[in-house]
Amino acid sequence: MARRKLTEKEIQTALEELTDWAVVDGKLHKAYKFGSFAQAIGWMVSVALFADKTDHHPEWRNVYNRVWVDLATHDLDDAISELDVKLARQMDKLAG
Ligand SMILES: C[C@H](O)[C@H](O)[C@H]1CNC2=NC(N)=NC(=O)C2=N1
Repeated sequence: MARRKLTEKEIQTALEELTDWAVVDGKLHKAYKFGSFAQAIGWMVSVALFADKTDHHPEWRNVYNRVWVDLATHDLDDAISELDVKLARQMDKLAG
């Protein structure tokens, strides 16, 4: 199903339902901190499998036990779509 750019109001509603996410440079952004490097990598692997299954992938940077995430829909010229909100929700679920 073709996705569409979410409205500002839809994004604000999504942010209220998510934990510690914000819009930074037009993308959904969150900074995660895990107990160890191994926990950070384990989480990234679990997210990667979900991302591949749903064909929607994060932009992220890992330094030791921290992972910075930016989510946007490249097919919509990096607008935020429901796919990004869904991935953010799954990332929080997998982070425990
Ligand atoms: C052909 C296209 O690249 C694929 O459908 C997927 C791959 N993963 C993707 N990930 C993200 N974040 N945005 C996309 O538009 C996207 N497209």
